[in-house]
Amino acid sequence: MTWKTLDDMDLDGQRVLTRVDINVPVENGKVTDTTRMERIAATVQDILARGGKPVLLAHFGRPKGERRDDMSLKMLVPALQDVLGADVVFADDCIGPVAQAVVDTLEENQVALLENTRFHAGEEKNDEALAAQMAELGDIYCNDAFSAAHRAHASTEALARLLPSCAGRLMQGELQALESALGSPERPVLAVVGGAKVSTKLDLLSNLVEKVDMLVIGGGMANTFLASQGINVGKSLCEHDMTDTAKAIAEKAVTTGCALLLPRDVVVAREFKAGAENEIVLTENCPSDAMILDAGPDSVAHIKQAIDDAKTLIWNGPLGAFEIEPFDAATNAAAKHAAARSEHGQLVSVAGGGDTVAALNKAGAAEDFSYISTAGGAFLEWMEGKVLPGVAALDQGEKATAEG
Ligand SMILES: Nc1ncnc2c1ncn2[C@@H]1O[C@H](COP(=O)(O)OP(=O)(O)O)[C@@H](O)[C@H]1O
Ligand SMILES: O=C(OP(=O)(O)O)[C@H](O)COP(=O)(O)O
Repeated sequence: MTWKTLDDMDLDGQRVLTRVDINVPVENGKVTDTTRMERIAATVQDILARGGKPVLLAHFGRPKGERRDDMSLKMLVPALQDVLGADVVFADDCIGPVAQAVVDTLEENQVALLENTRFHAGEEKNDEALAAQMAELGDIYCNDAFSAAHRAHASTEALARLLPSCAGRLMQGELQALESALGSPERPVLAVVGGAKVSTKLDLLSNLVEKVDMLVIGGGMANTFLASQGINVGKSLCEHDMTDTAKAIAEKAVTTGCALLLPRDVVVAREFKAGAENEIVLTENCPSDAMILDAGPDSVAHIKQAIDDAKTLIWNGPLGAFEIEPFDAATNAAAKHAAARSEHGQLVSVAGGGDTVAALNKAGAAEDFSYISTAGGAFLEWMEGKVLPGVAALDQGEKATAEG
């Protein structure tokens, strides 16, 4: 760990400007999933316990510089108070006199929540002047928004360069988990990559074949790999214009010594709906009028074997159309198997991505995974080998090393 953390900071009496990601699902003005709020609680409680004043900065949605009532952070206050167990005082702006007044009058065990940073156009432009106005509200900057760290915005990047800065507890945990999965992992490392398309995960696949020992490709994207081998995938989701790319990735895997595992058998159906009539066929026998919607039992056995052989697992993307039963079977079986091995200390398992986490929760497997990231886009970019601007801008710790 090379970034300063809260442990490196004297928080007593300090205003700690804390960037969090509470971009949570909301329906009819009510928060329906508080996971991201729960995951920032350790940071807020640590700041309070050490005599600091937490001043939270956050975005919600994509208002593109416009003030919008349906994207005001005010609606998050009741849920945030419940989760944090502290009084949350809301400021109607994230800069200027309104914010200043709230911060100046903050009492012991109170948390300030400033209005959506994206109501200012300068936020997404990483505007230094906007960041300077934010900086007036704090003595220390703490970034606990790993899931927004792939954005170079005023509150995630420029601001970090204006104040003494450190990573919050969630940011620290996310970076440690990713480091143990891909930075210096226990080998063999297995990556499971599924989801809809090859085109959205090209950089990911390309980086993973260089870094991991085994790569399971599942979901819709496996169809593109099968098609690249000349296999007829019928009416399946398949990017026929990406078959050369899939072939190139498979060839790269051979040169890097990464074992590529594609489905051997698949579950096919003629309709994409719950309980649709379906059958299990060998991949090369997909009927021309059918769609591949899940991996078959032989493929699952193969994936379980790979999980048994691995010491570390990185997972992004479901293995089938998991939202619709029975096409969640392969994802459920593999997830439960990985969870059991993790629970028994035989595997370090790290997963991220919105649909992935939903699938692992649905399988009842998420709790036993070693680490579930709160991030989608940022998790992918980190796994693609990209530098996250929100992380890079933080102050380096004393023990910083050249390898970062
Ligand atoms: N064989 C398949 N055919 C069609 N869609 C699929 C198939 N396998 C997986 N999917 C779809 O892929 C989507 C998830 O992919 P993705 O968004 O890449 O995952 P994540 O959000 O975890 O990164 C799900 O909606 C799932 O239904
Ligand atoms: O929810 C988020 O992204 P994610 O769903 O990719 O994890 C973050 O809050 C970033 O939001 P953005 O993609 O509007 O910059």
